[in-house]
Amino acid sequence: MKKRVVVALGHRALGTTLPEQKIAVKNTAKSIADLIEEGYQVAITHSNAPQVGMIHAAMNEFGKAHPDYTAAPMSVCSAMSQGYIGYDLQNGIREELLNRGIYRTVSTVLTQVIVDPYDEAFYTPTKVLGRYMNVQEANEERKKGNYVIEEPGKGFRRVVSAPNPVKIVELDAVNALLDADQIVIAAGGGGIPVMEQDNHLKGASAVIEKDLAAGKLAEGVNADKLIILTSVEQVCINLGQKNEEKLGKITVEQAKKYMDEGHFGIYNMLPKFQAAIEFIEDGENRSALITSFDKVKEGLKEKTGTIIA
Ligand SMILES: Nc1ncnc2c1ncn2[C@@H]1O[C@H](COP(=O)(O)OP(=O)(O)O)[C@@H](O)[C@H]1O
Ligand SMILES: NC(=O)OP(=O)(O)O
Repeated sequence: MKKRVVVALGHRALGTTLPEQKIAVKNTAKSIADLIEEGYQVAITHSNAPQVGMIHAAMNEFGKAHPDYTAAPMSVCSAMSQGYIGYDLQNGIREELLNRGIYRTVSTVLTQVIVDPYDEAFYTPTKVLGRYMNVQEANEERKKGNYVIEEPGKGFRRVVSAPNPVKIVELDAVNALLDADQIVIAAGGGGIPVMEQDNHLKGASAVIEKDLAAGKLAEGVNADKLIILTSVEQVCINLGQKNEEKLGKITVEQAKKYMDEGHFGIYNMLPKFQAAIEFIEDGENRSALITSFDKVKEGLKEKTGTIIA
């Protein structure tokens, strides 16, 4: 039976603007094609904070020029970001596979993820999105009831809540595609956050942390491995200090100890460890690899990367 992996793509694997995304995706597609050549079934998920911020601005600031303008909620912008990024990834991966003589369908599943309306995260927004604003623009956002933080010396940015992913709505569709040996892009940008109201799913004004959604997806498809492709080849302890040390293969217990000691950035590296540990502990013979997007092959051979097993 083929081994199954979930790959989470970070900012560097996608770039920010459309031209950057086109170039970055070409390289990222090579890593995905390597996994297919190695015989893995692959589900992919990805970041979206820069893109969803851009889409939100386009819809809600510049969109006002259109006579039929109505405000677009964050959940709709998340859905758009899944389509926008999925479209480029689908084609980039398809083309790379065809260049290697492999034909395989690549599909994006618009994926909703249920969140808890009472999640504490709704009281303290932390997810930073989109472009820098000046003080006037920041005040306008605040008047609309939106949260804005100041990054000293840089300007102001919109922040939204990042509730925990509870359940992936379209999981059966993702599993059906993987069972048919197809490549799936799912839960992009952490998934479209929705709240259950009887049979209705109401979009939430939030953006889910994509690493946590990647862990949920890996659990849901019963993956063997969670691969998180980020901007660093290996995670460090004592980052930026004289005794900085790169982490190679570590146990779950070691990973937990380093987390407790506060070695990992709370909005970048920590969720990757949380996702990895939850995924590994929820099953058997599972592992996680955190490395840069161009080091997948070496990481799978345990020649580089940070491996939790
Ligand atoms: N202990 C650590 N070791 C390595 N990088 C860390 C660590 N803690 C925080 N980081 C930061 O995390 C960043 C990667 O996270 P981020 O850019 O948010 O991820 P993503 O690739 O998911 O978009 C690195 O560039 C680094 O600055
Ligand atoms: N949704 C999400 O976590 O996006 P980023 O990785 O771009 O912050």
